[in-house]
Amino acid sequence: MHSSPLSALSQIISSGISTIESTYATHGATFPSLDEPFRPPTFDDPGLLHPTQLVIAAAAQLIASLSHPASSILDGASAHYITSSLGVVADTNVAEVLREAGPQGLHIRDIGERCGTDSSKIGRVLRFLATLHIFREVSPDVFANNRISSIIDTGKTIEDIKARPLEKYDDTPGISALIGHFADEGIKSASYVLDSFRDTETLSSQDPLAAPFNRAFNAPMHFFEWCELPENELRFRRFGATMKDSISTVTPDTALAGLDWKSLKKDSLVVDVGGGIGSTTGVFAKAFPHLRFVIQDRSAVVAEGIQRWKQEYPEALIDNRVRFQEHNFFEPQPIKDASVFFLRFITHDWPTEYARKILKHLGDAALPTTKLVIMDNIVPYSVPGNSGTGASSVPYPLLANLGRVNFHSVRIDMHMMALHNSQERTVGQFQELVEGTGWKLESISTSSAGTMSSLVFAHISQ
Ligand SMILES: C[S@@+](CC[C@H](N)C(=O)[O-])C[C@H]1O[C@@H](n2cnc3c(N)ncnc32)[C@H](O)[C@@H]1O
Repeated sequence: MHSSPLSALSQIISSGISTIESTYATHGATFPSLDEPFRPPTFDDPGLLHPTQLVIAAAAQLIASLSHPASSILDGASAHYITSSLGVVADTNVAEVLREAGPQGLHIRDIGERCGTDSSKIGRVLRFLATLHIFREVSPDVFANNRISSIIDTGKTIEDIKARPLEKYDDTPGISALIGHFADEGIKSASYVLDSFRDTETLSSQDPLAAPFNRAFNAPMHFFEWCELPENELRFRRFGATMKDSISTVTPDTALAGLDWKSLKKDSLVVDVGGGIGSTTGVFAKAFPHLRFVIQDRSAVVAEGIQRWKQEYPEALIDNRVRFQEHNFFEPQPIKDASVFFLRFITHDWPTEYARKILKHLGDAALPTTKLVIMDNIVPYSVPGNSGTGASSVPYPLLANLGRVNFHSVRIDMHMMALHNSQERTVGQFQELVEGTGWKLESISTSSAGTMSSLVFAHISQ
């Protein structure tokens, strides 16, 4: 017999908090304050992850339970103001200015002056965000960075950003680039999702050029092609940088656990298909020096990738252990001796019919021993007791997908709909996707921290 949902949620929260605080105490640390800028933790204790996730899921469910439904629904319906406000502070470099100001913060008059914007309006934007715990209002009209807002900071000086605005996101962790992308291409495309639903021509379309993005920007081309137009140089560079943010998902318990990379023979060839500027290959090449890599992408991305690698990891290019190759993945795959075809965030960019074409070309070029590794978000069901991912069960009355904790996969699913008319997939949808392409699902490993997964497929010999 369960206690009431409210009591059950409150028990999950209090027992989780007590575990979290005692774990910190064991490491001689205290839990970081929301008022302080973010600093990487001084210790790594895997025992913290599960209680933290349960507390977050329970706290979000408690807020949903206790709030008046009108208040909850208006929070959702007006969420575009959060996106646009974050876009403004990222674009005007407020987090960088506040880092330089330190914990005492800065008056909106000075923020306006340093950021080259209107003091009164930026003050209202900052108060709106501070009310959501993003930034801290230290005294009336004086704002400082807190744990959340400090993440927007690129780490660059204002002078540096102003001198080279197109390079603002180069060599940054990528989160500020992602904010810029959501607050520009993301929100503009999202505002046309309703139109795409209403139009019978686009409602059930599988056409990648029939996305809300195409309406929003009046662009008769795919997002990736559009990014390469000369007037979109900042967007092109910014999108490349967003891929770096997600690199933290390439950890031993995701990509690396999916396949026994170490046991691949010396000089085995890994092809990073649609590998972008090589963010993932960068991690693999360092972890597995016995392997060779080819990063395939569109020509403009390949040129950008070579530039970056020349600066960051030139020895790998000089040895020819890593090389870039211009290749359109809708054409037959030129590499016929790959040990692994690796695709991160590729299948989610394309409607099923198109994603199948990509996989079929890889199937046609594979050896009997070649593996296909797809790294992507797997969408978990929100049904209590059944996430559909095989993840372990969660306590009553939490949602099987832990609600807020795994929000990212469904958020990116919406983003894929808006940008590319494509989608994230459930496990069942991945199985359907590979049918007839020459691959069969062998294993799935999902990161303990979320729904980012590596799906390993074996080649079906004809
Ligand atoms: C979401 S990004 C992922 C990049 C990389 N896999 C990563 O995880 O960092 C998708 C990539 O697909 C590339 N792409 C799009 N269309 C392509 C095509 N027809 N052939 C090859 N690459 C393509 C884009 O240029 C972009 O780099």
